[in-house]
Amino acid sequence: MDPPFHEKYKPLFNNCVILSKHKDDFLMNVDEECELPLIDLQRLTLNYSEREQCVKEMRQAAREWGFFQVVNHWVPQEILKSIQLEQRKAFHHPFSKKAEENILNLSANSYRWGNPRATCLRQLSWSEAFHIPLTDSSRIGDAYKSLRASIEAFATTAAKLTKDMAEILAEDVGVSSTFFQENCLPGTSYLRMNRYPPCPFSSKVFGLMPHTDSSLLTIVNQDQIGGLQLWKNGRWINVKPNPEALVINIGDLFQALSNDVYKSIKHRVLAPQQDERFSLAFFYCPTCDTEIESCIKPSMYRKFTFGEFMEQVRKDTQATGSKVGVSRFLM
Ligand SMILES: O=C(O)CCC(=O)C(=O)O
Ligand SMILES: [Fe+2]
Repeated sequence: MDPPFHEKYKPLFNNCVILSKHKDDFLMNVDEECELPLIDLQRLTLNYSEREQCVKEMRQAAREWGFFQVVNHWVPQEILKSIQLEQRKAFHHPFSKKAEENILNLSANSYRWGNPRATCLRQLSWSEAFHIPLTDSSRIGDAYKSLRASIEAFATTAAKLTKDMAEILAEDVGVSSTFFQENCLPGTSYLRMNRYPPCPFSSKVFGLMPHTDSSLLTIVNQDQIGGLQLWKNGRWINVKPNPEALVINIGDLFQALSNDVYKSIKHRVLAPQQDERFSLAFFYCPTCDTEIESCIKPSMYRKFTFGEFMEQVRKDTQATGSKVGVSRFLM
């Protein structure tokens, strides 16, 4: 069922002797493990002072970390459990079926693995994914109706959670309270189901190469295997899995919208040695013609639309193997 990574990317592995002289190639093992700021969202439903404390912690985490975890969130555990189970089933089909038969009946290119544009080993991701624009979830056929139902249930609750959090964060940086309601429609977000197969070369290759997310906000549901790392204060830090919590991170669009008050932090996933790892990411995104412009002046970024941003990401990835990101739009 695993994609033929080694076979397809053999030339990159052969060049690796030279590449591994690069010091970052030895940085896979990081001793430091951290607990991300943990925010109990239940307090949003309690009295004024509890709510204010919760809001304060969320804004502080978004400023200082760009990453946090939430518990007592709006996504029921049963929905998370069922999507995890269905995701596992979908990935456990033979590779040829996933790659050639479009089993979920999604748009072309929804099933992805490795990085077809990688020019060196550091740009390879030893993982496979189903990338699902939410406009497409209804196309999933009846053979996968429980997957379709869990995706739809998850997407509905995840969209509500991201909208509520985005509004709380936005208020502090002058973004209109109706921005998300007007620009983030039920079908404009994306879901990505990720699987990281066991990797015999885990000291040489990433599970998911370092990147920032192109979203406004991202929700990640990771399993217990671990491997997610974020870049903080000049080093990589392991994010300890917490089974009760969802990981939330600021995406590129919110960084620009907040004029860098909130940071879209670089993160990556180490390839597991023995176990397979699964994660699910929900990318909260606006329509393509949504204009991203900070209310904080002077603005560091020129005004751009989400569509323009994605087109730039596509061009950069095609040309260099990796994304440049929001710095492309600096004034
Ligand atoms: O697998 C993870 O924990 C993170 C996934 C991720 O960063 C992504 O899909 O953008
Ligand atoms: Fe990510």
